[in-house]
Amino acid sequence: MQLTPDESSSGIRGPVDASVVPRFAGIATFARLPRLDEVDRADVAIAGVPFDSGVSYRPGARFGPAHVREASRLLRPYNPAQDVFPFGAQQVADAGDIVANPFDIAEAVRQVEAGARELAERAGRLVVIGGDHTIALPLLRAVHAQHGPVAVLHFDAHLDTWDTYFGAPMTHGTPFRRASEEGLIDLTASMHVGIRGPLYAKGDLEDDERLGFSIITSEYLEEHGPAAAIDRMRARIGDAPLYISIDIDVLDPAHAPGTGTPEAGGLTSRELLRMIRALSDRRIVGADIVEVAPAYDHAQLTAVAASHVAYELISAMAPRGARPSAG
Ligand SMILES: N=C(N)NCCCC(=O)O
Ligand SMILES: [Zn+2]
Ligand SMILES: [Zn+2]
Repeated sequence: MQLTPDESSSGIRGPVDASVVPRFAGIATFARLPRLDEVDRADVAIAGVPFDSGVSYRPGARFGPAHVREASRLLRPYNPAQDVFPFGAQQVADAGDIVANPFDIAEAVRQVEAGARELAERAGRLVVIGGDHTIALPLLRAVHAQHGPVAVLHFDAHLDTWDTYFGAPMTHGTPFRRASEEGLIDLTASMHVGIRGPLYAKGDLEDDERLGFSIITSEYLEEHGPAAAIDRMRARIGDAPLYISIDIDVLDPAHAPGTGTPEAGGLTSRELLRMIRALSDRRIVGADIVEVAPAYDHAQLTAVAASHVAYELISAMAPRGARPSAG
């Protein structure tokens, strides 16, 4: 057990101490945190969803959760960029994987929603590691059941507001259209960030706007820089309850090659981490990081990026000053 300054007084159980048990030893939970069944209750639970039956191109994101956990062994207790102990200011635990039927998408979607709802009873907030982007729909259904319509801040190269693929309504290219149709999202506060690359038709963008999204493109980021993008993001979200969905393909393939539908001209991991940090004063109710496909990864590049994105998200969720020694 890692004793950070917080834990000595709060009883929060943190990661395994890397100065006692080497990082490369033991079973990989996220950041070597305790399992959810080892703590009474968690403020934040990390759960994997090893499901990729909704992909339109290269498969393999079903192996994402294990790959990200493996790459998260090097994360340390203190985050200087946010001046917070993410695992000390709040109880964070690894809830393991939500089981989803790989042969039946509708059944898998029901299972993911049920699993997320069940975890919501034992954890304040959920950070999910996918899996393909299909799972954002059941996760938003579960979040909506608790919070009503939420602002969705969606980092992705792709809109994922398309209608159907081969007649299938629930795929990794369609979760946000379904979510909008079902009234799960706040149509005045939702946004895509990092959109780029070829579309099917010009009308894709009109549909997307009608479905309630505004867009910060990758080109906008290049031209105006992250500070301007952050201002727009924060203005759009306001104080709405915020769900953050991060498709790792928002990063340039140079930063995240291990994904199924890569697009050139993307964000750097530095830009993405900075934008997440800018949300630490918002009411983040849940998050997912999806589309990590280890078969196309090299040297854990994509998984390291994803594990740091999760770390930054968990840091952004940590209460500031709520506990006397919270860093
Ligand atoms: N990677 C995600 N989530 N979506 C990509 C959909 C790309 C397509 O086949 O049109
Ligand atoms: Zn994508
Ligand atoms: Zn996506």
